[in-house]
Amino acid sequence: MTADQHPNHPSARTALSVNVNKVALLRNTRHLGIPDVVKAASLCLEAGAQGITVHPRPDERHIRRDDVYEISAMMKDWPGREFNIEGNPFHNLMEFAHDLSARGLPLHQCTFVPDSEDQFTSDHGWSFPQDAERLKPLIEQVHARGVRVSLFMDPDAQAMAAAKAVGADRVEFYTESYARAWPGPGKNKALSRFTEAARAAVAIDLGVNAGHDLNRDNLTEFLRAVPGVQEVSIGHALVADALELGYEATVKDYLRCIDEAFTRA
Ligand SMILES: CC(=O)[C@@H](O)[C@H](O)COP(=O)(O)O
Ligand SMILES: NCC(=O)COP(=O)(O)O
Repeated sequence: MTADQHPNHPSARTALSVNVNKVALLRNTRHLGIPDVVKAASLCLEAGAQGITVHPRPDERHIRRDDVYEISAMMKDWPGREFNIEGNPFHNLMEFAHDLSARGLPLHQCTFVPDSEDQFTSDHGWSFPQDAERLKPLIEQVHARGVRVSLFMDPDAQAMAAAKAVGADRVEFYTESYARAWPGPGKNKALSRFTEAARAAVAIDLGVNAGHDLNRDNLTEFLRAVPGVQEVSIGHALVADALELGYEATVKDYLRCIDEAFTRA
């Protein structure tokens, strides 16, 4: 199958999953419970976001344990929308996957990210073949709970077959290199790595997500160039925009950026 024949390209729109980490970060600076993370998530869904993402880091610097359960419980009111948890499956992610499933709470996707416990922010993807054998059984355990697995990956076309071979349903491209290059002279070179990696993934029926430092300026161009992106998860810039514009206007504007990518200029 070529990229252009993939059912997710070009007619299907990329889904927007809003990462609410940074709402929790602000909330955690006082003991007042504001801003309310669950309310933020539901306002984003009300505005049309197709999903919510959280990355509960082991130090709970932003998303805390209770947030994960409360957001998941809220997702029950939003059938058809997706809850995505990111994290390192060798730290705390598997516990959430098992526990939510045992409680019958919604969880649609686990994104495995190879961060260290005290990592400032995510800055690299999994490595193959080094990580292959240890990831396989964990992917199987998440699948046994009916949950999709996406692997956070650098845009390396050569690594797509290995991600598929360990059982991943999707990869999430770490987009910081593109965001950093945009709109400078290195942008096209940065983009071409994502385009090639996406083509390689789509050709073997491996789904493609993307995220990290995407924003209203760089999103449309990314989606125009990179085929078959099923979901973008966006947090830092989106929450910063929401401080100025409010959740509704912000989410609608990100959805407009996505729509524009599918409307040929
Ligand atoms: C995997 C990824 O790119 C995001 O989860 C990013 O790491 C956000 O995490 P922080 O909000 O902790 O920076
Ligand atoms: N997976 C990426 C994500 O959830 C959000 O990343 P960012 O927009 O906060 O950089």
